[in-house]
Amino acid sequence: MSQHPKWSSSQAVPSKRYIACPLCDSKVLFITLNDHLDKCPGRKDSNKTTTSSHTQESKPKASLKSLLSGATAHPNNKKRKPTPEEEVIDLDEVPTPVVKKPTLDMEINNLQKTAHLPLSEKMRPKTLREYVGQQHILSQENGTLSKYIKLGTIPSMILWGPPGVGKTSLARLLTKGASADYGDANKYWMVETGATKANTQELRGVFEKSKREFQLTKRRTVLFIDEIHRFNKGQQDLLLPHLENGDVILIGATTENPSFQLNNALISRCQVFVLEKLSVNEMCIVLYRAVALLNRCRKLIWNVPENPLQLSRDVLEYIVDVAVGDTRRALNILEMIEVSTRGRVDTEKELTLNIIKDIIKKNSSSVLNTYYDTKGDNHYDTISAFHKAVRGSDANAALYYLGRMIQGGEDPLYIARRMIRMASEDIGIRDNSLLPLAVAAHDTVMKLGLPEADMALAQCAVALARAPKSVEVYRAWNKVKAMLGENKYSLASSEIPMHIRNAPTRLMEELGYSKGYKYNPDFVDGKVKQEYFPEEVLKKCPNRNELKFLTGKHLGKKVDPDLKNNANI
Ligand SMILES: Nc1ncnc2c1ncn2[C@@H]1O[C@H](COP(=O)(O)OP(=O)(O)OP(=O)(O)O)[C@@H](O)[C@H]1O
Ligand SMILES: [Zn+2]
Repeated sequence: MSQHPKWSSSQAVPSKRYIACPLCDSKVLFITLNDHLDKCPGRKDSNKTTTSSHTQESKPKASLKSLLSGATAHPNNKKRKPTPEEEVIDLDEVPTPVVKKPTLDMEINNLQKTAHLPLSEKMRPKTLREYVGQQHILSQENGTLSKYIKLGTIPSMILWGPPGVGKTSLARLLTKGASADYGDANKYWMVETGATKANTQELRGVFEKSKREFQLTKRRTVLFIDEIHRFNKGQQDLLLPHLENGDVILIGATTENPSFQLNNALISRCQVFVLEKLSVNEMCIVLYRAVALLNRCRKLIWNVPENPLQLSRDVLEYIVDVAVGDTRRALNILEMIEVSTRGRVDTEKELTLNIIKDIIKKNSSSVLNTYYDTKGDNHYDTISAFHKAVRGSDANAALYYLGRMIQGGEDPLYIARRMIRMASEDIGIRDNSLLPLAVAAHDTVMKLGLPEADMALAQCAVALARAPKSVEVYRAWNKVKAMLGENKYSLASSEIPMHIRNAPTRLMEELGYSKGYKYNPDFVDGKVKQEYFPEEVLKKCPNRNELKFLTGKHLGKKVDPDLKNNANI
């Protein structure tokens, strides 16, 4: 996880640009335009076109967007009231600040200032243009997020994606982008924290501060919470009222499926955006840029100008491979390669794939570990695949997934607990010995731990996979629960029949408890005619079969057409 300073506001770069005030035409520093407008001499005789929004409570100052579009984009429209469409800013027509080309001194200075940071920090995208990938939410045509940015607003949201896809970076860019790039400078400011750090007191502090901030500067607070899935219920509840009344805008980052980890009330107040792993190509783009930066450093501050880093596409793809989709990890590997080759004097300039493989092998055994995130989705996906392999009686696949989980550092007790569940859910009464076997495997893990207990897990997994399957009880049980849940035929509320109630006291006996009960063991083969369901249920239930939860069938009746096609294989 990225390291964030405890409470740091993301620094929106103030634009040093001057623009002409749309009311009085005097030159005003872009970022002070709002303040100027409050005092602007042109305000009294201003036409309604540009200052109509002054009167709105929610926008006490002229909307910079409508001002800009009125003043610069539609010079001919000055006399008439702009249509609502015109008030929405057109990105292409916003004058972008003229960025002066940095001088060499400035560049050296900048490189030195950030020299202590890890490469991944140095490479953190500073504008949305530098942000790679996630076109499904960021594309100009139909990306939902880019639409918000164009409107200059940020909804409360959850960013869900694997580590290192750029959740933190995106949150910062959104805050910056929605305020600085396209209109009102400093419309938002961001407070960053992590779920493990933010206790109740600190959160309260943020809410207080955000209120004050809004009163004083009209800036809205974006509260970024990393690893929001670690928030407990109390913390989550604390957020709700403040999201509702707009005190703060929440951007939560999570590597885990929010629907499992966050409560519904919170999710329903947020938009959930899924960030996808960067493609190989996208990762290579990030790496190319990083190589370029490293070479500038070699040339300008590390004094190895004659030795630029040269990596072929093959090498970059290899790095991407090893980093399995985590951009930060890829950049760390690249940094390690850079460090270990900086002083290299060699006739061969280009680092071949074999050299790179060697460097990675020597420098870090950990980067070569299988990619398995015991906290993230991977964990759910793999255990689910494992369960399905067992259910499908594919013992080999079951072993494979088991191995992958254990090698990836999954908690063996978690696996054992899941196998106990499988024993009753999937094998059920078809082989009652598997439930105790699974419990025994769990016990073994408790007693021996890993690695010694791994065989017990493997043995149990194979036994479960090979066992005959039955879901008769599983289905029946679900049906009972569902019918009780609906109180169908008064199943949940009906009176328990008197004859099968217990009568521990004389009074109860006199009241009729247990009256007429036939004690089965007194009868031949224990057989008697006796009703066990409540009377009310029997009256309401039109068909006695409805109460036959158990079908007597272990499995379903469907035939997989693919089976026939594959019969000869
Ligand atoms: N889409 C991207 N475009 C460019 N660089 C990226 C992108 N995603 C990640 N990076 C690089 O990876 C680094 C880590 O990204 P970031 O911290 O935003 O990821 P994250 O999803 O928040 O990860 P984590 O959950 O591990 O904190 C960034 O500093 C940046 O250098
Ligand atoms: Zn003015």
